[in-house]
Amino acid sequence: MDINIGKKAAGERAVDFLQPGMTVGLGTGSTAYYAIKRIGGMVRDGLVIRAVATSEESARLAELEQIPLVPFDQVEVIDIDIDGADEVNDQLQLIKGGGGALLREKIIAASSKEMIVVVDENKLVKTLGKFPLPVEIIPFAWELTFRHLVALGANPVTRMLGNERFVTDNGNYILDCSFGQITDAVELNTQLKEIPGIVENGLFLNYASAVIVGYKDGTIKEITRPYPATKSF
Ligand SMILES: O=C(CO)[C@H](O)[C@H](O)COP(=O)(O)O
Repeated sequence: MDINIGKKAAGERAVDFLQPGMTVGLGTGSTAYYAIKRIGGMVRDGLVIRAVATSEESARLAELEQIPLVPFDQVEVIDIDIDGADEVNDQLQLIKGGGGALLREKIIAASSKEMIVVVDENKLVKTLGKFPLPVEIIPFAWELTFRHLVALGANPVTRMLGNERFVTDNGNYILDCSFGQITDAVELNTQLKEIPGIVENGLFLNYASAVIVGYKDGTIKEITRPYPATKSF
């Protein structure tokens, strides 16, 4: 893999927030990769943590790195979730799902006390929406769900992997949806939630506690949320 200095700087910095004994959410993608690699090194040097993974890919990497993965029935709360994003605006609203892991990522973020988002500078935007919004849909009657999204102005495109439809870790499909500039992400999220067949969408509106931005010269900037993310605990 080519080294992306900004992604590496951000991913590795997030790991400084870990404490012994924590349960850690391992994100998915090329920035979370650097966090997982560094956690692996620290675990092999004696750091005691346990982890949950947001994708099969990250679970495989964690196993290679000898990071202990814990079954979900043994998890009460996740202390810190470290994950990437495809877009971040100045309210710390995110688009995620470029890697197709948005459902598991959102489930884990929703049960984490802190979600630290790691990105390079290219992910910062004024308004969400340049990156097509990934929407995970169930295969049953997917054509009908597709039509609902067309009616919503989503211009959906079925994600492909070569000649095959991309299938998520959950056995679902992804539609990449171009709404243009998303000026009211809360309203869009509500509209998407009303369409049966959509399992989840890539808008993460009230999840990030902090965003660590890595720059190509290796420096970082940390942006913290001015008000706490709404969590049920
Ligand atoms: O949401 C994701 C996967 O579903 C990723 O976190 C997102 O696509 C960012 O990936 P990368 O760090 O490779 O740019």
